[in-house]
Amino acid sequence: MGIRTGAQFLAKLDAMRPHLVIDGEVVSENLTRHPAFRQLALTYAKLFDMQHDPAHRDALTYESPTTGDLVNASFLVPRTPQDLARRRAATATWSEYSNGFLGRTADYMNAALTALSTAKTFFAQGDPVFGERIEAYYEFARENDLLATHTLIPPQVNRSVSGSEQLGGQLTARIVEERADGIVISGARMLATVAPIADELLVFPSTVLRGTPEDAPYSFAVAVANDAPGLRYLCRTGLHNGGNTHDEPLAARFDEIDAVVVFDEVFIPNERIFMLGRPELCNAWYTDTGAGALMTHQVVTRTVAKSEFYLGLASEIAGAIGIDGFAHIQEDLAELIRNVEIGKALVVAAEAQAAPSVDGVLLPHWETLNAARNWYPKISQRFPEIIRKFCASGLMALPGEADLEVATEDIAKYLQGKSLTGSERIRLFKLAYDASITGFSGRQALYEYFFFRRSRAHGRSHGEQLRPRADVPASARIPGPGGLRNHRGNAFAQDAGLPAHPAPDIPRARGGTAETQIDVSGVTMMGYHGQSTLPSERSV
Ligand SMILES: Cc1cc2nc3c(=O)[nH]c(=O)nc-3n(C[C@H](O)[C@H](O)[C@H](O)COP(=O)(O)OP(=O)(O)OC[C@H]3O[C@@H](n4cnc5c(N)ncnc54)[C@H](O)[C@@H]3O)c2cc1C
Repeated sequence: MGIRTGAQFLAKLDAMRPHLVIDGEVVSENLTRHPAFRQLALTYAKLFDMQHDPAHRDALTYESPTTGDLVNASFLVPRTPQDLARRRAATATWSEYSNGFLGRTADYMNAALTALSTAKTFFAQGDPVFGERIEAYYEFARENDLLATHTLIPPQVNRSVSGSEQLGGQLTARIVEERADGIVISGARMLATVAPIADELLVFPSTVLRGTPEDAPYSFAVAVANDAPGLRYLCRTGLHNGGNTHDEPLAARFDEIDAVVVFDEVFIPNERIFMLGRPELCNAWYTDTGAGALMTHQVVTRTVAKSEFYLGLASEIAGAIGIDGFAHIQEDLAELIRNVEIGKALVVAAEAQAAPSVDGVLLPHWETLNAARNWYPKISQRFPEIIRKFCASGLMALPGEADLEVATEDIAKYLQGKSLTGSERIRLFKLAYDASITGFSGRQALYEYFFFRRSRAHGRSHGEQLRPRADVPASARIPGPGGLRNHRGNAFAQDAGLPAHPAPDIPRARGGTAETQIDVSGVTMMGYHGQSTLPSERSV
C-alpha cells in the first residue's frame, strides 16, 4: 500500500475501537468526530496528505525496496551521507509545517523502528528471532504507513524506589503470564503522547533494569494495536479551548494529547514480542541498536524548526511595535539567532561525522547529537520568556476575531502597530500569546524539557537510597515522600480540597522514609559517550 492519504488515516481511526477516557467520558468510536480529538486528527491527516502533494512528495517519500510503492522517507535505512540528508529533509518538511510544535509525527518512532530493524548483531546476542520479528514489524509499519506512539517510564507513584519496586512490583507494566503463543501484560506506564490518534503503541524498555531474576517480568519490548482488548488510555484534558485558528493559532491545530497507559491483561502475540527476559539487552536497547541516534537526529532537526519559529516571531513583534532598536531587545534576538545556528550546526556536524554501525548502517555521530539533546531542553525554556518580555501587556490587549466586526474602528485605531494594521497586529499577538503564556505553550515547554530525558529515579539500583547531592545546600532540600505524606501532606490535601487520607481500598505504594532527601537540583541528563557510571544515564 505505501503512503496513506489523510482520508485513509481518518477512516482507519474511525474504525478503531480504543478505550479512551477523557473529561468524564469513555470514547471508543468515531474519534474524528469527537471535539477532544478532531482537530489533532485533522492536523495529522494533513501530514499524510503532504506525502502525496507534488510540492513535498520527493522530500517525504522514497520507493519501498520490497514493493516499489512510495513509503515515508523516515523508513529509509541510511547507508550513505545522502541518505542521512534525505532523512533530515523529510523531518524538516513535516517540522516546518508545524513549526516544530508536533513532537510525535510518525517519523519519530519510524526512526527507532528503522534502526532496530537493522540491528542484527544486537539481536543475535539474545535470540535472532527477535531481530527477524522487528524487521517484519518495521516492514508492516512502513508498508501500511502507520502512526505509532510509545510508552517508556513507570508510573510516578514513588520515585524513591525503582518502578519495579512500586507496590511490590504490582504497578508498573509487567508480564503476568507467559503462554505458548504470547505474553500477557498488566500494570501501567506513565505517558504516551498522541496515543488517542495513533495506530500502534510501542512498549519499549523503560527503565534500567538490574539484571536480577526479579526484573525478568519488566524486561520486554513489544508492539500492540491501539485498540487491543484491555488497553486503556487516561487522557489529559485538551489544551485547545475550542477557539478557531485566529484566536488559538497553535492549540487549535497542534495539541498532541498525552495519556496514561493502563494494561489490563493485554495479550501480546509472539510475533509482536521483540525482546523478552534479557534485562542487559533491554538496557542497551537504544544505545546499541542505533535507535537513539536516529531518533535524536529526528528530534534535533525538528527543534531547529521550532527555534526558527521563535526567532521569526520575536523579530516580527520587535518590528511591529518599534522595539527593535533597543539594545536589550537586540541582545535577545541575537540569542535566538545563535540558538538557531547552533542547532543547525549540530545536526550537520552529526551527519558529517557519521560512521557505519556493525551492521553497516550509517549512524549520525552520537556524541554531537547527545550534546544537542542535552542543550536544547534548557535553552528552549527561554523562548516563551523572550516572547513575553517583547510583548508585555500587548499579550493582554487582545480582542478575539469576533470583535473585529464589532469594534472595527477602535481596533484599527488603537491596536495598530508601527508596521501593522490593528487586525494584523492582533493576529501576530495571538500567535505570541499561544506560544508564550497559554496552557498549550506551557505544555510545550514541559515537553521540550522532559520528553527525551530520564530521571535517575527510573533506573536506580535495587535498595539504593537517594542521597542529597553535596553541592545542594540543605536549605534547598525538601522532605521526601515519607516526610511530605506524614508531616505536611494532610494540610496540603485539605487546602486543595482533597481527601486527607488515602481511600482505604486502594493499595498504597511503600518505599522511601521520612528521612529520605530528594535532590531538587534537576533531572539527570543522558551520559556522555557511554562513560556514565550509572547505567540509567545511558537510556533514552
Ligand atoms: C509533555 C510530555 C510528553 C511526554 N510524552 C511521553 C511519551 O510519549 N512516551 C513516554 O514514554 N514518555 C513521555 N514523557 C515522559 C518523559 O519521558 C518523562 O517526563 C521523563 O523521563 C522524566 O520522568 P518523569 O516525568 O516521570 O519525572 P520524575 O522522574 O518523576 O521526576 C520528577 C522530578 O523529580 C526529580 N527526580 C526524580 N528522581 C530523581 C532522582 N533520583 N534524583 C534527582 N532528582 C530526581 C526530577 O528531576 C524531576 O524534577 C513525556 C513527558 C512530557 C512532559
